[in-house]
Amino acid sequence: MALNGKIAVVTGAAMGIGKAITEILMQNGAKVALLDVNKTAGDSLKEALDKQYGQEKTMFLCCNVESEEQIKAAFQKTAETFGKIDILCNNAGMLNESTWEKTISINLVGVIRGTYLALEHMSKLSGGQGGVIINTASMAGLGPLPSCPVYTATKHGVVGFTRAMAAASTASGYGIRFNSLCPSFVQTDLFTTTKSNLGQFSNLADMTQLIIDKLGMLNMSEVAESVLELVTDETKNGEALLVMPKRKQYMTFPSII
Ligand SMILES: NC(=O)c1ccc[n+]([C@@H]2O[C@H](COP(=O)([O-])OP(=O)(O)OC[C@H]3O[C@@H](n4cnc5c(N)ncnc54)[C@H](O)[C@@H]3O)[C@@H](O)[C@H]2O)c1
Ligand SMILES: CC/C=C\C[C@H](O)/C=C/C=C\C=C\C=C\[C@@H](O)[C@@H](O)C/C=C\CCC(=O)O
Repeated sequence: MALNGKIAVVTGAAMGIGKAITEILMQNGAKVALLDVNKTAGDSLKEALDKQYGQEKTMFLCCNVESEEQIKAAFQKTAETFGKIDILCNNAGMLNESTWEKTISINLVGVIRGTYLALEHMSKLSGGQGGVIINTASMAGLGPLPSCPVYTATKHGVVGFTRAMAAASTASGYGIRFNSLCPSFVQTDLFTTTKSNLGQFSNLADMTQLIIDKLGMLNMSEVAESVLELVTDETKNGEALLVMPKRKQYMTFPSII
């Protein structure tokens, strides 16, 4: 899928991995609707992108993925302004084992909500043109991080949901590809605040540091390049792409029937 003329929606677009996703999609010709709960960061990024690409290439919509009403309105505004939605990156996320219900609400429920609302605009069964949905999971969606079991659960849920939606899409004819992005550690605000967000598991901070020391840190461009691959390679559907420093791997899963 070449990206010239394509319309993308990125949640959690204002900072970190979402900002990197936004930038690589724009570098490759897409227009992007930036959705983020952080208005200050969103406005600031929009201003910077306007200078680099022109005002007509992006729109920033302040939006909380926990709100059905706000996501629905943001998708509607995007479709009205840009004419369609071809690409959705459900990227917004947080990590806080103390406020674990909120972590579930954003990381998993928010991904499900965004996916279902996007179907109304993207699915060929509802008059859409199809496209691709990339859900940001994590390496913690493929194996447990003992210091953050709820975060781990949300990311395992994102991987499972995405694989199931890929199969549903193929079986039903949505015309939409679904893939999970599973990065290891990336230097972002989420990563920086992790150690203060482990709650009852803060005693495992040192163990987590051992894992970080073992795996190393990804740079943002490696993550963004992997997203571009999942978006543009039309053979990719139902994939979970593990991205680690200096290597990446499409995961295989045991068939259980
Ligand atoms: N940083 C890592 O090590 C790492 C590794 C693997 C996966 N991830 C995942 O990548 C995604 C992005 O994380 P990041 O590291 O870039 O974090 P980040 O904190 O730098 O950026 C997250 C962005 O999402 C926004 N956001 C948070 N809650 C929101 C909500 N309810 N509605 C809308 N926007 C919201 C924030 O304002 C922020 O702009 C998350 O899903 C995270 O779990 C991060
Ligand atoms: C602390 C969480 C910070 C950021 C969360 C973000 O999503 C990044 C996750 C990055 C890596 C996750 C790694 C998960 C690894 C598991 O598969 C498991 O292998 C870790 C358990 C033990 C590893 C220790 C060892 O193998 O020696």
